[in-house]
Amino acid sequence: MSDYILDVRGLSGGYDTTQIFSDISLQIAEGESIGIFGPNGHGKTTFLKTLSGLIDPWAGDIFFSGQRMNREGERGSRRWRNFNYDAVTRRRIDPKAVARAGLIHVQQGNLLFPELTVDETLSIATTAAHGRKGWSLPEVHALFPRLHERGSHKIRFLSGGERQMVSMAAGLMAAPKLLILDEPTLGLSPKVRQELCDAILSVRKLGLPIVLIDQDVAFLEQIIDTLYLFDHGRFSGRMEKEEMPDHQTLMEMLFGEAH
Ligand SMILES: Nc1ncnc2c1ncn2[C@@H]1O[C@H](COP(=O)(O)OP(=O)(O)OP(=O)(O)O)[C@@H](O)[C@H]1O
Repeated sequence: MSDYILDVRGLSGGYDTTQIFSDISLQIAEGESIGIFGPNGHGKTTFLKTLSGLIDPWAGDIFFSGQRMNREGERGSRRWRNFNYDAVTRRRIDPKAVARAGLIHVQQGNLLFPELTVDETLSIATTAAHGRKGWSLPEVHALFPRLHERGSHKIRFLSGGERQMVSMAAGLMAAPKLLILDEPTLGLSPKVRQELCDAILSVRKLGLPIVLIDQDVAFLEQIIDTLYLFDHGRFSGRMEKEEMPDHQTLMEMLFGEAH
């Protein structure tokens, strides 16, 4: 049995007939946090959604916390045109089972249900913990005091930053063993961004491992142990935090001197 919390072997995936990433292997040790850095549109998000079972993997295996997450074998081919793939082919992975195992993908805040209140959204999140102990409401209120004040507000009246906080709070209440954060501070004002970065740092300091995509090298450095460079659907480099160069040098590693 693997000693890793997450052990990904030869994972490939994409949308319908378009392959986005191929043959990715990744091992994350217990207690380790990693960052993924790379250009927009090269497949980082698609890779993470496949890890958490939101998209069906084409090939490869995902082991989490000692448990195989996917069915063995390659993805089946579509049987009929114009048919929903999921309806006619058994998926290789069940996203609910992945969440129950504690691999929690924090979705972008704009994907929350707009008509639910903050409190309603968070109460649903606790059911995802399936009896395991997630963060309590007072604990997430201590991390994000704004959510206490906004408890009875509908999601659609919240700012982008507040939605992002709800999404992260929901992830914590779902009892994560590993938290996936995909550009959690994208497009936020500097003040709200700082609040979220501080919260993520506090969560990290409590020992929860995180997989973080972010474009801010200084922020990544505070959170992660290991950085992976992602380029054209593959990992093109790996370095320990201590070896991480500055933003400009990383960009040159990805795009060459011209950048
Ligand atoms: N639902 C979808 N159906 C088909 N193609 C998609 C879908 N979602 C994304 N793509 C395509 O997959 C490719 C990879 O996108 P992805 O979002 O994974 O990249 P990324 O590296 O995370 O970039 P970004 O940082 O901009 O989100 C892009 O070309 C994108 O247009």
